[in-house]
Amino acid sequence: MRVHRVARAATLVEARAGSVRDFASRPRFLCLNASAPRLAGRTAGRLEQRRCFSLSRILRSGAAEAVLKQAAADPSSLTQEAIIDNLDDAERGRLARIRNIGIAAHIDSGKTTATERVLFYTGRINSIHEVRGKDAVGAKMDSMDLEREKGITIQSAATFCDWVKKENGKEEKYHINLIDTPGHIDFTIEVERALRVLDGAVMILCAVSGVQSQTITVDRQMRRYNVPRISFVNKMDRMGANPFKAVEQINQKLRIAAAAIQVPIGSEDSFQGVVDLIRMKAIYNEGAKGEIIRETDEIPESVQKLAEEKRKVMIETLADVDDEIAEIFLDEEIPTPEQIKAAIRRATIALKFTPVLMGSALADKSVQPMLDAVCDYLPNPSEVENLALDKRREEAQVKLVSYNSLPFVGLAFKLEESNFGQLTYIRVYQGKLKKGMNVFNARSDKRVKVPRIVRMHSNEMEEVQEIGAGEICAVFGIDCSSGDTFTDGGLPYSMSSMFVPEPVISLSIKPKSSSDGSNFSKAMNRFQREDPTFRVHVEPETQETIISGMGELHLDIYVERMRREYKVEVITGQPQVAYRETVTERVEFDHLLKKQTGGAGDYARVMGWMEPLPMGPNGYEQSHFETQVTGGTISEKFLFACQKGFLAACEKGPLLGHPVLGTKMVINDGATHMTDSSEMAFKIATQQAFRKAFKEAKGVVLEPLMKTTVTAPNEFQGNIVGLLNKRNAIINDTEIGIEDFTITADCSMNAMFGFSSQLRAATQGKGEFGMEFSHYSSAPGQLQKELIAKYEKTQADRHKK
Ligand SMILES: Nc1nc2c(ncn2[C@@H]2O[C@H](COP(=O)(O)OP(=O)(O)OP(=O)(O)O)[C@@H](O)[C@H]2O)c(=O)[nH]1
Repeated sequence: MRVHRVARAATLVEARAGSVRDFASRPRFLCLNASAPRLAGRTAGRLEQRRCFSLSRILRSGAAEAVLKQAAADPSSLTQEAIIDNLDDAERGRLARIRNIGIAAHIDSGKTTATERVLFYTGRINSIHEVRGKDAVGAKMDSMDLEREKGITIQSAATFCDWVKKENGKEEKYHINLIDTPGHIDFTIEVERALRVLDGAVMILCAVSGVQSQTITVDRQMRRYNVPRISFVNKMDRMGANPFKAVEQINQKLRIAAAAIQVPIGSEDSFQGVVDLIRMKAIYNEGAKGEIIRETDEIPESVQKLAEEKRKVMIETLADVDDEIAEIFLDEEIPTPEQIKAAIRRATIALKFTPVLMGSALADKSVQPMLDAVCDYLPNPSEVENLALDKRREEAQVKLVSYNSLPFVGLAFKLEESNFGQLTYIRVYQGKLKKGMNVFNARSDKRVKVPRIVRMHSNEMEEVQEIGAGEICAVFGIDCSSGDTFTDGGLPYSMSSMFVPEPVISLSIKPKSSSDGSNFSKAMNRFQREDPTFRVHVEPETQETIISGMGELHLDIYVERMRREYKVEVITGQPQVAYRETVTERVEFDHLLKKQTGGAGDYARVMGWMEPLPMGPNGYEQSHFETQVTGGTISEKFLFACQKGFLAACEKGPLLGHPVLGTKMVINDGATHMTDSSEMAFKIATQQAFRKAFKEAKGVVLEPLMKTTVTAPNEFQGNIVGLLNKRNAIINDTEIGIEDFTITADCSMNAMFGFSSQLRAATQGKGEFGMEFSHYSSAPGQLQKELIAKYEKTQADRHKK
């Protein structure tokens, strides 16, 4: 009977694959039925009724794995919704209790301090150590010496814990994979890659400062990857703490509906706990480290009115984003706690709302309710849409389903060098990853064996035999790049990688002593592999090593790590802006390279045109080479050499020697000599044609423009506007709050050197700013002239020597 069912299931899947392709455009309706074409004319409602009927029987019959494997061969035959609807109870239960979350926020908001509490309350660590604490141990997640010394997070750190949520006398255990990310913009790639693979996030805000410049950046990143978030207003013990200001700012500045789901009991020094507005219960922390939670129905009189008022606001805000609550609200009824919780969950996962909780990590208050909220309101892996591209189907998008029985698909999102070799962090999107298993790298098509799998706990690791779908782990002994997709070899899937911003600043670097050369190269190789925003190249003429990155702090940290971890002292040059070059007009070219004076000569003629490429979604695209030669005037081999010449020319633009972006070169004709033509001749001819055409096509210097956000108390607004005007910044927006204001502007990177010290001076140290690469734009004419003149002079001096 069972064999029969499996066979039937397989036929059904095949039938659908063959004849129901037109149904693929309606992925919500699953139709595992050979008579599907007949059904095409029926109404959606009737299809919905039939939906999954055969599948659910098959899945429950124990033939699920066979069906799912078949389905995996043809993903259009099963939809994510259908598989999830039909998961067996054990699998559904497992997924429902997994949370992959990140903690992201502005610098110094308390991410690491809060994570330390989370680890302590979940039993992962036995004692709490503070960031820059007196015991000199440092927080668990800041494992690097440099992090502990500076009190900042530089690398994101992954850990996991189990949280037992208690509600109405019932206990439920959740498995949480957690990534603590750095706050500083220079390490933004760490946030970027964490958010790429996480299902939800906790956005921490400071109760005094509210939404800060980096909160805005983190918000943008969360939107980029559609990451739902809960918000936690930390530092409620600080003087001037005002969680409602933070709530208002989330609504106004981040433009996402937000409402407090708690109100504080007491404030500043006398902050004691919170009132849960959903269940109307007061929550206090007791015990030496706040480990005991005491809940009571007795809400202190002093906060009773506030709690009622804010509960109303919470319901009203929810009514704006959730239809069910809207209906209850319009009927002038009061939703039950269960209805409110369900609505918060729906709206949060739909990215329409963020519930705001509050507490003080340092004072050990109200962190546990935040953990409950992670379980209650952030999605489990099966509630998040994760897509891959199917190479068989012209890169059509397919949904991945966190089901253990499906073939394995995972994404390597972070690489780290460890004492035991390269450690690759992998998010398993579907299927299981097992020790000893062979996996395929979708980019390189190479097969590798997985020798060791570990779960990371900051810098410690715990060996495991296998990792289930929807989880995060790290593996040893896999050679790959950040962003590579791995599969079990059966599925030609690849996942889109994360957004890697262009470096904006560079400096020359060399070891002080030549005997350190080998360690210097080792360090450079490692840093480059680990961090896609850190780039290294050698200037061919000067043989200088140039490093580029996201900001001065970013490069400083690598210089410091070189000294500490590789014992290499280095000499660095002045930081330089990472300029780019491009053309602005279309020009045609006809270039002949001819040297035929005795002996073997050189001959190559290339003809075609050069033109600006249209702008892409992120601005200037990478330059592009095309051949449209007909009639074989230039052979394939020589055209390949032309392409090489083009790429070499793009690496080193004619104006400043910086890379060329947004330029297309087309070769459509030319000529070859029987004996004197060579690959080298065509390569050089293309380079020469490129340089000539580039000037005629009105080549320009591009400079990086930075999205800059400055926040300071209102009294300094005039000073800041003055400072920004002096730097020719384009002010896009000014928001004036009760106490402070935020200006968003586009500034050139060049004009922003030294801005931090001037800002400090102009605001008595109270102003702060964040800067993020926005796009490249033509540099002002005068600056271009100066830069080109300087470059030409150094080139001329070099030739004289
Ligand atoms: N008063 C008060 N101080 C806090 C609280 N939480 C954290 N801090 C302090 O704020 C400072 C920054 O805390 P961290 O936990 O390092 O902040 P972070 O957000 O991880 O910092 P980065 O990763 O460097 O961006 C430390 O000195 C903490 O002791 C809190 O609830 N109340």
